[in-house]
Amino acid sequence: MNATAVVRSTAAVQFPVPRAHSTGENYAAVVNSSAIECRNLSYSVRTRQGNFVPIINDCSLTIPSGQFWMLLGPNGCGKSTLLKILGGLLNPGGGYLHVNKPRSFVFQNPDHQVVMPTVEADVAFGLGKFNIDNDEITSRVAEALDAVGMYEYLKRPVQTLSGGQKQRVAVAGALAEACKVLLLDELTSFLDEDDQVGVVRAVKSCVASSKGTTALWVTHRLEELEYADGAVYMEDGRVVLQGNASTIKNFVESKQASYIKHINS
Ligand SMILES: Nc1ncnc2c1ncn2[C@@H]1O[C@H](COP(=O)(O)OP(=O)(O)OP(=O)(O)O)[C@@H](O)[C@H]1O
Repeated sequence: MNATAVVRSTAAVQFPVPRAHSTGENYAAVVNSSAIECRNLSYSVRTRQGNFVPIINDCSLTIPSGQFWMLLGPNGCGKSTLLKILGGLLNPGGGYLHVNKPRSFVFQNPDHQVVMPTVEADVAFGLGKFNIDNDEITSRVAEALDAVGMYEYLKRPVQTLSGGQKQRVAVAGALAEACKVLLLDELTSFLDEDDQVGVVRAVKSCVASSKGTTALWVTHRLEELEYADGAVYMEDGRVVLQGNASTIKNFVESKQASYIKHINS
């Protein structure tokens, strides 16, 4: 079973716009040009003792359509949880949420999502639910594999692929379904440097050559920011800064520098 396929094209989740953020025409213009928009989002988990622990708290962000953005923040700040909410895998407790559809979620571990016998079969797998003929399936699979630079691997057994190649096949599966929003959770964690660069470049090039596909990429690697159109930095379940990639890079580096200064003092 292809785990990517399980969550491809998830249903819409919409909540009322909170009054404090309904600022008339300006707000409407931002929402209309955004692929992802959330305002004052919250999400809590319930402990065994019955207490609610907030994981996402008053979280707001805007990701413009047709761009490649990255989501960063310290371990445990809520990046994966937020991504799952954006993907429709978790329901927020409150706030406003809009994500263009169809949307697809690509997971961290490539071995959990590329499991059909061949590359071609894996990318075609998620197309079974659409009412399209074989020619259309063949053409979508070829186009998606071409977009991630994997067309020459069409007939390859998936167990012969590297981790990065599997990740690119997983991304191709999402693209074949004509997804509008790609949500990518730390794809490069298990990859060596060459594979890591290959995957981030493939996603960047898919977004750049598409007609309006948007990608949000969770990462810890500051060096990946050079490929991003913009970035979001989270702490304690909320977005604390959103802007261009160099602004976020400088912000994180200055935080790291003051932390190092603090522990050396
Ligand atoms: N189902 C759950 N029950 C209890 N706590 C949870 C649950 N899901 C997430 N958490 C907690 O919420 C916080 C945020 O988790 P999340 O995985 O979203 O963080 P993250 O920023 O993606 O972390 P990392 O960078 O380490 O992957 C963590 O403290 C985590 O332990």
